[in-house]
Amino acid sequence: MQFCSFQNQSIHYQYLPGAGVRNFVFANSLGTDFRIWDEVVTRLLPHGSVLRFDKPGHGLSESGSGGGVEWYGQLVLALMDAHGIDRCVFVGLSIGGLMGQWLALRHPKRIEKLVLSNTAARIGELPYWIDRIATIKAGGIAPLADMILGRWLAPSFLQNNTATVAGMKRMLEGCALPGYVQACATLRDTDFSGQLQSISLPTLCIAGNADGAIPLADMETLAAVIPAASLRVLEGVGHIPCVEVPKIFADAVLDFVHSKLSV
Ligand SMILES: O=C(O)CC1=CCC(=O)O1
Repeated sequence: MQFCSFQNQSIHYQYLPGAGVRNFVFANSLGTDFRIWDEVVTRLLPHGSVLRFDKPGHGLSESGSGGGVEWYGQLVLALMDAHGIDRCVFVGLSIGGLMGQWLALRHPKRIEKLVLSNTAARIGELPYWIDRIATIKAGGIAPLADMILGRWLAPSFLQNNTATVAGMKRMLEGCALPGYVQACATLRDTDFSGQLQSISLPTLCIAGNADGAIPLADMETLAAVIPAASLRVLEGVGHIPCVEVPKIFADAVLDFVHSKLSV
């Protein structure tokens, strides 16, 4: 188990040295911990090292006052620095994709290639996050868990993978409220609309057309606005493709990483 202290908060992370020259850094979605990348990581390790982490209040990270897209981005940079990672292939899912956009805009030299999975320049509307925060503060996560799983997972996956779904529900309900609420507040407050045309990095956008949280149109806009972006749409896949179709996800990342696309 690996932990570090970042701004007085205990952060759970994992650094796995890999065989290849690349460094893959993963950033999670709201309510999930870094285990969602397990099967993708197994496939990427022959190609490079892996760094992944739990946001405050998620997984084994402490649930303190840390949060905000810049705070999360600085945490990523600190973890990279601690492991001598100068540049990485950054793979961000949902709110993790917002961290990727922040890094690509503010610290582009630290990113070799960018993978934005199931994310957008702005995720959801302001009233949606205000309401989610108020409901969670009043009653906790459990009463919303089934609704959230319906946003996360495609209907066919929900129906056919009951053991995995039960495990993911426990992962979600295990989040500590302050950290979870901080992440919701980050989603409420972050909007990169109007800025993304200045991202100059090769970028792969991955969408699922059964995503219950991010409309496909938002991913299409993201891929259209970032100059060197391409879009891969996964048919019948929901918000967390690294869990639903890890082999397809890993292959998409590897094809992108090995492609000659550069700017
Ligand atoms: O929890 C959800 O509704 C899904 C989600 C939205 C942003 C994110 O990171 O996850």
